[in-house]
Amino acid sequence: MPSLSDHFEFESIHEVPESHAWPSLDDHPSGDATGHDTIPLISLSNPDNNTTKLLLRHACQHWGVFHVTGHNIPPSLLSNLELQTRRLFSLPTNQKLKAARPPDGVSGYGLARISSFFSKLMWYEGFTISGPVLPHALQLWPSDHYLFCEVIEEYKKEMRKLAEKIMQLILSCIGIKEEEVKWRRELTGVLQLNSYPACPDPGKAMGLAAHTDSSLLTILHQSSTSGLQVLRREDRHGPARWVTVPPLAGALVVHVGDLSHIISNARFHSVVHRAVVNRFRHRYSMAYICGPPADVKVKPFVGSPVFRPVTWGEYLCLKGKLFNQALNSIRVVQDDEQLCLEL
Ligand SMILES: C=C1C[C@]23C[C@@]1(O)CC[C@H]2[C@@]12CCC[C@@](C)(C(=O)O1)[C@H]2[C@@H]3C(=O)O
Ligand SMILES: O=C(O)CCC(=O)C(=O)O
Ligand SMILES: [Fe+2]
Repeated sequence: MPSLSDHFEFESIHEVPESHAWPSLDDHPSGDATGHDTIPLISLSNPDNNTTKLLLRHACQHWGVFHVTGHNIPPSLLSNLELQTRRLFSLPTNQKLKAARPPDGVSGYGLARISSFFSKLMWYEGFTISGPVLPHALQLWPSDHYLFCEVIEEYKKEMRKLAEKIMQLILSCIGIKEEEVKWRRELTGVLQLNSYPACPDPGKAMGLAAHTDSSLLTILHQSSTSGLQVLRREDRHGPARWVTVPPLAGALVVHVGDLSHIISNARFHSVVHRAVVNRFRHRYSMAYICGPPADVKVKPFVGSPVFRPVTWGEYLCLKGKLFNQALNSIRVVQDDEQLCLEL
């Protein structure tokens, strides 16, 4: 189980230590992000257009990830967010540790939450902001926190609006009527800032290990260094493979999360993804992890339910205990039975 003493100044290390050396990153081959493996790109400038919905449905069914453009997030807000993220992670470790995430808490600075499921540590530092940002900012910069707070609060506000818009579209693609989802305008979100320092031996180290997000959807902005990879399941174009999601200027990345997998009754798939590291460049990403209000039990809205209802909090607890078996643990109908139901 990793502890706070597992934090170190990555910049001062010239060789990947045993604690961070992963046996293999090649559990699946790497595919080219071209041709059939080009990440879907969806423009939101015309959300009511039928083509937009068809493209979105295809992306959610076959990929679980897509790029969005026409999102109306000002480029200056994205660059300010990136600037503040860099500023945070470039603080000395002992200062960042003043805002460390408590062992049973959600918010603060720390290792990846999924670290406890792996024997090796990741080439990674994270900062989770759930709820107001001010208490964190005061711990980090007792007298110079204003700009950080302003940028984070503005970004969260914009992300919530965008998440609502994308979620409406996703619901309509599943065939769910707006009024069936009473909580659709009350989405909540957690902002996750991720930092992946340059690494002397990127083939040995893992940025963020393969996982799915526990969200309805996650909206991600990545700095200009690539590193995000999604796992494409085996299909007629080849075996399962890691496909890099390239940073596209002006575009944001959207991941379908486990809760959308549940509400779509497994018609849409939460995407398995990971982050790899770069020899020369420090990479950052900023993820808005969006879910329903705390008291809502999320359940399948279409077909004969294959999952039992669950709140986001309950699901996060299961994820914390069972990791990639969490979705299976709330299945009430197994895969082969589901196939019979659909035939
Ligand atoms: C709401 C949450 C989702 C998350 C766990 C958390 O409580 C806050 C951090 C989130 C994050 C971000 C990095 C990847 C991830 C798997 C992790 O370890 O922490 C996700 C969690 C998740 O989506 O399950
Ligand atoms: O850094 C990335 O691109 C991935 C981050 C991520 O998967 C997450 O925050 O859940
Ligand atoms: Fe993720």
